Amino acid sequence: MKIAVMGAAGRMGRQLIAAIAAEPQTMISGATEPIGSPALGKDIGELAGIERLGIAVSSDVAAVIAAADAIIDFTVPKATVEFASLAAQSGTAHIIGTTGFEKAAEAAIAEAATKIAIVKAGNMSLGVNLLAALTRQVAAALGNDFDIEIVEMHHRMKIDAPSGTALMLGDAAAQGRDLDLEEHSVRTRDGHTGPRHTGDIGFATLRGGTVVGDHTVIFAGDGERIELTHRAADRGIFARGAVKAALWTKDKPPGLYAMTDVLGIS
Ligand SMILES: NC(=O)C1=CN([C@@H]2O[C@H](COP(=O)(O)OP(=O)(O)OC[C@H]3O[C@@H](n4cnc5c(N)ncnc54)[C@H](O)[C@@H]3O)[C@@H](O)[C@H]2O)C=CC1
Ligand SMILES: O=C(O)C1=N[C@H](C(=O)O)C[C@H](O)C1
Repeated sequence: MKIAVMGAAGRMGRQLIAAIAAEPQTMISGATEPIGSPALGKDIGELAGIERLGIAVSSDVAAVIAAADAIIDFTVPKATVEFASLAAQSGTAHIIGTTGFEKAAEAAIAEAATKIAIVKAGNMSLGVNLLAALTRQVAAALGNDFDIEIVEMHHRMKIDAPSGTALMLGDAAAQGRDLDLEEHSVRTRDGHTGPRHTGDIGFATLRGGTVVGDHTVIFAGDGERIELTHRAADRGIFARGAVKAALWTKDKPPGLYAMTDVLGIS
């Protein structure tokens, strides 16, 4: 399968190049960075810290997308929406790891998914997708007398909050409780907040250092507490998940898929 990497010079872009190069069933057909990026024209293998691969980073997004069977995209929401529209035009599958979307962007991606297979997940690791399934089960089993709080910590360069993973876990908890996450989520607390409302799902965001990604779902009851935690130590887990997702899209009909579809977790 021919895969292109969007945002090739990013923290995830470099990991993706290495992961695709290491997978015998895939080859890299192209890689992009926006106009003005110092990575333009550089060999992608050198960029990723592996051997030269003979492919230069390009800003010709349309041509790179059209030449690929699938694109893997861990960039920024505005770029991802543009890529989804181009991928829909050329019939290229789109693997979206980008997080931090507004509602309009989500709708544009859903529209593109009526024409192509899109796999979109706030976290592409096996561990976090299992954690989400566990969160849904525990939330359903415990009921409303256990308060749910989600704590996440990431590196100092992360630009969106709460993390895509925290929102995924919040959604799983809300599903377990048969609630709408938007109606019940509390994303910030400051000042005289008053007591917690029953059924709220709270989020707390920490940023610092080089933390790859830590997430804990806390179920706090009367006199006892359950905590489910995932800690990522290596971005390779996300990159390998994304490559698996790209291979999975082969011959799949158009649709908006989750990583749980790829992994067969329900
Ligand atoms: N779903 C998952 O498993 C994971 C998701 N992420 C998400 O992936 C995204 C990227 O994360 P990082 O790699 O840490 O960020 P980063 O800032 O290191 O990389 C982003 C890259 O996208 C590039 N970019 C921006 N606009 C572009 C455009 N128009 N065309 C092509 N490239 C463009 C930037 O130049 C940069 O190289 C974030 O939203 C992050 O939350 C990160 C890790 C795992
Ligand atoms: O920006 C990151 O680094 C990460 N982003 C994803 C998120 O928003 O959850 C996944 C992972 O936690 C790393």
